[in-house]
Amino acid sequence: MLLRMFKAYRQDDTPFLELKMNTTSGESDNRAAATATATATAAGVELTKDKNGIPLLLLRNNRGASATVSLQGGQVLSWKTERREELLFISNKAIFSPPKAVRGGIPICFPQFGNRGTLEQHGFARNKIWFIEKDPPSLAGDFNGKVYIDLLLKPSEDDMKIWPHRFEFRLRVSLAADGNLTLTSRIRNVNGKNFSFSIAYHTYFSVSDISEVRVEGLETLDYLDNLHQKERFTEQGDALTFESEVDRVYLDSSNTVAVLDHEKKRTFVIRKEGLPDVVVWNPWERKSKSIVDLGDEEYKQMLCVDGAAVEKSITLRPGEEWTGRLELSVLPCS
Ligand SMILES: O=P(O)(O)OC[C@H]1O[C@@H](O)[C@H](O)[C@@H](O)[C@@H]1O
Repeated sequence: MLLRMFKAYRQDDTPFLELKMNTTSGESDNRAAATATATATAAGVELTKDKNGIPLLLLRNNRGASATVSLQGGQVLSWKTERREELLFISNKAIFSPPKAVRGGIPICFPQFGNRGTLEQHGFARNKIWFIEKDPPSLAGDFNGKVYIDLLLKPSEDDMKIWPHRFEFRLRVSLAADGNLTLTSRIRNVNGKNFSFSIAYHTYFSVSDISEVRVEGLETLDYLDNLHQKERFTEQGDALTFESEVDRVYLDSSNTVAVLDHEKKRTFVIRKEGLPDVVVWNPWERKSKSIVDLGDEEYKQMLCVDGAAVEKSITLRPGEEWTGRLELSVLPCS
């Protein structure tokens, strides 16, 4: 059994979180169940555990908005407004059993999206234990007044057997004073040779009723339709609405996309950088019935709209780093 120590720091460099982590089968096995105890916590970040003992980090701003991030998969599991309203969908049938990703929240698809490659569906990152990074390299951007946590994923020796590329994947999850949630990813090639990857923030938005929802910002774009052998089509001029299964990758979208929910009178605004594509997924009735960790009727309450880089994979030369950012906000609408 290994004992690992992690410390996280506030912006003024004072430590706020100290974590002792026992991994039951060693650092080389990212599938290890992990347990952690916080010896100190700071304003804004609390450490809890899920029922499998996996550490969960709770970010809370001073108005009471919050987000929960699991070290399992680096997955955001919850994002709540200051009125404690949950903005992300989590299935009532979600299975909290590592290494499987939880159905809902924001799983990260890396280094592969879907079945577009030889790896497991959506790549392995969402099935790994991530670590809190003690002292991450400085990150450009304004993090003043934001509560944030830095996670790190590196490949284990087992991962190297299926994807032989050494990388460092840094994820900063930050919650701003206005409640906006930002995920910033930095992926560095620490290999001796080039590698290429795809990535998607597989964001499950909680919606009132899928039939009442529309997506704006994808009009006239080309998309690859996963329901038609990834064939390329062109979206018509209208906002996207839903009346059957949708599984598409919209290409080269603008950096802002909106999900309007009339019944809930709210609009999600997705701002993205470094992520040219947008995946839109709703399994609808028939497919939902074949997904064990999704209720038969739950497709009505969810919509995945992902900032992604899928069609053109990203290639990094040795020593190079890529940065991608997704910022989510929610606005009232009439
Ligand atoms: O069940 P998973 O592996 O989480 O994938 C869910 C869906 O994710 C979507 O992004 C894919 O386009 C779908 O094809 C897939 O079914």
